[in-house]
Amino acid sequence: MAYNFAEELRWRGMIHDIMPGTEELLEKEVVTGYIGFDPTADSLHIGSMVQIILLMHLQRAGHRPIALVGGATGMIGDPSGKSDERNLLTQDILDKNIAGVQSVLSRFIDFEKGDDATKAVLVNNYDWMKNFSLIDFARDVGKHITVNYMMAKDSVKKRVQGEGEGMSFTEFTYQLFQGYDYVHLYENMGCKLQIGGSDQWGNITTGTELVRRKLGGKAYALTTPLVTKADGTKFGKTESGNVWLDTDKTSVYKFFQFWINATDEDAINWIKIFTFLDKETCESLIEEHAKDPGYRVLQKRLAEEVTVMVHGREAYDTALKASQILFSKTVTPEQWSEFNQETLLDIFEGVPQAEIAKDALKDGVDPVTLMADLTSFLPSNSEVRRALKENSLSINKNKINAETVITTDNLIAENMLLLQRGKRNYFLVLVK
Ligand SMILES: N[C@@H](Cc1ccc(O)cc1)C(=O)O
Repeated sequence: MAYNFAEELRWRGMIHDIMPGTEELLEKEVVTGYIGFDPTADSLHIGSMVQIILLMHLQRAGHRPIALVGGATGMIGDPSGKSDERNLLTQDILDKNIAGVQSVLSRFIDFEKGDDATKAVLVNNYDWMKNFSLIDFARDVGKHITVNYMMAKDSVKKRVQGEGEGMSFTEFTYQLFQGYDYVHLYENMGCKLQIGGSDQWGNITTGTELVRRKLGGKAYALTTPLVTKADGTKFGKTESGNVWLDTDKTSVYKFFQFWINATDEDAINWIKIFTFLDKETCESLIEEHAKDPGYRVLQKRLAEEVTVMVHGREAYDTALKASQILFSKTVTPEQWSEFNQETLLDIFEGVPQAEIAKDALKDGVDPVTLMADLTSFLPSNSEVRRALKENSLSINKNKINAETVITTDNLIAENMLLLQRGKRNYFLVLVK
């Protein structure tokens, strides 16, 4: 075995609950283990990254990972950790989501490579649920579990005793669907371990219970703690919403920013959870960080490791350079040419903007016209002149003077100009 899976997860702080015997099993044999992902959105966000990383650890440790996409369970809706009944997703949306989730998973886990014993497998529970008749399901699955047992689960108890709207029969049955998946994978693929976030313990143990009662078998469970932030706010969210693993939803720059902005406390935990750096490396980084927190060595390494893993080295390099632009005194045209419009809009998010016509630059304009007439960067012509005298105006991070003529040759990312007064006062001109 390449390394001890449970031991590895333990020092990384990634075990919340583990069923007795699981560790021994992992030491004894090559274990097939699975994690399920419901297609509730057309991509996965960084909240799901822990589970993806677990599948990767499982494989690196010499075991066989199964990634399950919940084509069937996605049609039902998991009540775990939810205080309210959710709307059903339409088939169109589900199809789109399933494709999105599968494509994200395939970016991290190679379902083609490896010897048969440890080759990763991608399955969709719709394949074995679609022809299950209601009568068969009631007889073959429902009969093995009492309603009393199902009611005792947190996900159900809260909704039945709570003040809310109660719970539909649909969501109540969810644990049987997930439980049956485990039975199916146990029987057909020799799967003996299910992993999930801590909110999945109830569903997973319904599965191990079904395996026991229906097949007389022994199946195991392991859950991970929910990733938290030291300040109590929800992990994985920024003001602009979820941090997704797809660039069309969250740009590489914003993704990088999320990690680089981690607090010291969070970075200490996250470096162990979200990177594959070994124990010694993590510990020495934490030590180095403690000596000079201002240098943010932990955040820098965390952002590098995670961004490279998710988006590749090249995209990371660009994001890093982009994040340095705000702090650089001058930026050459060659340097600007590395960034596209999207990245520049990300870097300068929140900076006031104006649109001007390309024609206006055809014969060149002087700073006063550009900054006070064509745009409202500065309030008046005299203000522009005063700023010019102070030598505090720049365009694209290069100082200008009263004689400067601005033409279309000055455009960066094809249609932008970055106006600046002093250090921090920016204005973005979009030339159409
Ligand atoms: N219920 C899990 C997803 C899942 C679906 C089917 C399974 O068999 C296992 C897990 C979740 O919401 O995260």
